[in-house]
Amino acid sequence: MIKIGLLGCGNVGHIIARHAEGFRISAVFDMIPDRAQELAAISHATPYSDFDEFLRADVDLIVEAASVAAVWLYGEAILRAGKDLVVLSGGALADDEFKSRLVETARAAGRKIRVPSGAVTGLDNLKIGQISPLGTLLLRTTKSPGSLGLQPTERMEIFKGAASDCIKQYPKNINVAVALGLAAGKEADVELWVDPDVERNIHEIFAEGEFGDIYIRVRNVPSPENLSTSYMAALSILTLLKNLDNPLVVGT
Ligand SMILES: NC(=O)C1=CN([C@@H]2O[C@H](COP(=O)(O)OP(=O)(O)OC[C@H]3O[C@@H](n4cnc5c(N)ncnc54)[C@H](OP(=O)(O)O)[C@@H]3O)[C@@H](O)[C@H]2O)C=CC1
Ligand SMILES: O=C([O-])CC(=O)C(=O)O
Repeated sequence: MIKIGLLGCGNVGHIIARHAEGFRISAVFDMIPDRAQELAAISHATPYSDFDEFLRADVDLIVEAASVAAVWLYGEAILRAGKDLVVLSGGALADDEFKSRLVETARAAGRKIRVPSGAVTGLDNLKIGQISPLGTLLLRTTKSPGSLGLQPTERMEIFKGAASDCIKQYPKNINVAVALGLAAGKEADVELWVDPDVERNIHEIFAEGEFGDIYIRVRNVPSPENLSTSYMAALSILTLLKNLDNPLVVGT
């Protein structure tokens, strides 16, 4: 059975622990030691408060469900330690120089970096953009005031521009935009809206190219412990882990 280390013991970490089937959580790490202790108790894992010790744990793969900053801080060390890496805070890869370094580190170590679909669908076939470049790739995200920590009285656009700029301002809310760009081989344009009349995290994807055009709308239920994070993001990691050693691979 695949043994995983969890980097980040918050909302997603807990959902993963509650649904751990087909893999075992052996080690957990969080910058708040009490959180690591608590999740370790639930998942029968070893809690670590020292990152270097966490790295030496006997695991095949580390799942990051922490923050963009955590990927910057620990990503390369994880790969150098011979572990595969699942990156949920894919916004860290918006920095081209960091992304190249991380990919080269993975190549040199013979490891993989996996970016799950997270809170959107469609990453699979948006990869056709790597063969036949897309003309348009736009993500329009609408979130509730609670998930963005704002108190508007009406629907408002709070950001319009490139994904790499949006993630700098909203690192906990727009990782999906960077993931879309990584899949499609083209940076996504982003519109971020806050709307007092919505409760869900709504992601609308518009893409156009030689193939035709796409419109996808995902109306995500927020996770109860963290309104910014859609429940689908945790399910997406669980699905990735469930299929890691499945010989049948479905989807591009
Ligand atoms: N790609 C996608 O589609 C999506 C990505 N995400 C991203 O996934 C990540 C996890 O989400 P979620 O579980 O809801 O977030 P939570 O804030 O609930 O949990 C993250 C946990 O990781 C801890 N943490 C943060 N930075 C570090 C660090 N440098 N070292 C160790 N621990 C750290 C946090 O501590 P503290 O609270 O003190 O910061 C917290 O305990 C977030 O970055 C989120 O933005 C979420 C949804 C969708
Ligand atoms: O969960 C979501 O809807 C999207 C999100 O927070 C992110 O991409 O960071």
